[in-house]
Amino acid sequence: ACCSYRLRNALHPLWQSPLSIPGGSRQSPINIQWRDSVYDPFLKPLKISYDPTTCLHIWNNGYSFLVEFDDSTDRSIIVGGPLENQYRLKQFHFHWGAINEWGSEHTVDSKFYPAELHLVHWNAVVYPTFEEAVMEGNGLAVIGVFLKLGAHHEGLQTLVDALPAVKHKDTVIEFDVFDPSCLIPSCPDYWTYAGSLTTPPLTESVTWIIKKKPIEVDENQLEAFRMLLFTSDGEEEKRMVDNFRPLQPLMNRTVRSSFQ
Ligand SMILES: NS(=O)(=O)c1cc(F)cc(F)c1
Ligand SMILES: [Zn+2]
Repeated sequence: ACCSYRLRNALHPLWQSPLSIPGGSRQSPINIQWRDSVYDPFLKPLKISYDPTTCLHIWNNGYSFLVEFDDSTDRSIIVGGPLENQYRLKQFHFHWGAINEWGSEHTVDSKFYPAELHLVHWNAVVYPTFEEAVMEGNGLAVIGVFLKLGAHHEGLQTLVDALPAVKHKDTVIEFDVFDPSCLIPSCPDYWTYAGSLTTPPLTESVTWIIKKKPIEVDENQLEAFRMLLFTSDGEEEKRMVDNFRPLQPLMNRTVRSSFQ
């Protein structure tokens, strides 16, 4: 199975294979096999405290759209869970498919969701900058939330309404009050494992915290993601879809669960 991953990575147009990541032994995303995850009673509840006024703007970076936050102070942080320090919110973004059959980066028992939210935090207690934290094993903490097709999501809609303004690569729109905790399920259950960024530089610096419960969004909201473009204004239009990395080998890792 491992070599087929390498082949798949090598063939996939967007990503280097683990062969080119020195000692690539903790790459992301992975399939989470529910029955192989190990309940860890010492895992704490994850504590999330976001200040909605730290929200800055939405940016189409040509791969996804990022909602970026002012991370110059500890106003929006997470602490607890598997984390030894508190981590500062820097941005959140999504990965999605061209159709509802796939789109998430992680899978659960080999099931894909139509989309996946990543809330990216960095260890400002230990490292002076995000760029340095990206290079360190305990530098980042990313909360992953699965999106499933269902009811309209009120909180997401304020974000969806702004997307036409960032249709093209390298466009930005001011977005100055948003509380991303409305996108996180109230159920406290999560899986956690040691992994990597899923886009270049693919550094092995991420403590992943994957929420067990998905949030529900409706078809129109998913379609709004698919109207974004990878391409800049004036270039031949390429729809921004299927911006997820192929699954990576688990290698010598255990996925822990916060629940039995
Ligand atoms: N997709 S991801 O959450 O692993 C991620 C986060 C980040 F801050 C930078 C990246 F390039 C990729
Ligand atoms: Zn991501």
